[in-house]
Amino acid sequence: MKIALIGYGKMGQAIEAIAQGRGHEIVHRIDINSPQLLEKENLSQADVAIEFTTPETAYHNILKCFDANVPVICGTTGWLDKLPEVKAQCLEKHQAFLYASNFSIGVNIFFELNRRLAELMGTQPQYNVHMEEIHHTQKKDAPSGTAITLAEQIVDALPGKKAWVNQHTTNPEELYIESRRVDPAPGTHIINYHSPIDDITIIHTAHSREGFAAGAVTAAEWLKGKKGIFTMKDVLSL
Ligand SMILES: NC(=O)C1=CN([C@@H]2O[C@H](COP(=O)(O)OP(=O)(O)OC[C@H]3O[C@@H](n4cnc5c(N)ncnc54)[C@H](O)[C@@H]3O)[C@@H](O)[C@H]2O)C=CC1
Ligand SMILES: O=C(O)C1=N[C@H](C(=O)O)C[C@H](O)C1
Repeated sequence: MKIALIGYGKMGQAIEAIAQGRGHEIVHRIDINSPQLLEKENLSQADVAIEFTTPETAYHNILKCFDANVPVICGTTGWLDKLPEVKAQCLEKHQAFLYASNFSIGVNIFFELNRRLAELMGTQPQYNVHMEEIHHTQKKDAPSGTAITLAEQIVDALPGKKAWVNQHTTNPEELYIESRRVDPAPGTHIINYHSPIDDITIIHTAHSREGFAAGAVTAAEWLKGKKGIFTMKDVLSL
């Protein structure tokens, strides 16, 4: 498979190593210094584009892929206010798009655990829920995209929670996501339910970026030749 990498930072380089190890060819490595490679005649040489850039650039890059008729995998976080518009454009232009706040198999299993635990807690208001996410200091967005996905699952399931917030709160209707930046943390997410009697805590700790990169390559292999809007639940049949 021919892959265009949009973004050649920590994730772009980790994806390159996994993709080449699986026999794929990287036809373009597109970075902030090579915007000309985002043009249609270059992008269209790829079977799939994999986009890991910045919250400010992801939207524009995805639309460039649609214009070039190239299926696009996007892992960039912090731009989701524009997600409804991207989905509408994808359908209108008959393109293929797959976004995940986290591509690792472990986190996608963790999402299922989190959803089920929150459902069970829906009838146990004596537990107070708190979330913590820990990432490296170069991370641009807070809270992490993964933490937002986890928080949305909890807010959907707990009748007492109406919204998540990223600063300490005394409002019981708000779920506090605490963001910590500590090097070299690739990504840790902790969800704790506390009651006067006991605590239940679930934790996912990434030991490196390998899981994110491998999941993105698996998603690209899966998306090749398809049309529509997909998630990792489709890829992993969860
Ligand atoms: N969904 C997931 O599983 C994961 C998502 N991420 C997200 O991926 C994004 C990138 O993360 P890292 O690689 O760690 O960041 P990074 O800072 O190491 O790399 C970002 C790269 O994007 C490039 N870039 C900036 N503007 C660009 C543009 N207009 N076109 C092309 N390239 C451009 C930069 O030059 C840089 O090389 C972040 O939003 C991060 O939160 C990170 C890990 C896993
Ligand atoms: O920026 C990162 O590094 C990561 N970003 C993603 C997020 O915001 O959830 C996924 C992973 O946690 C690493």
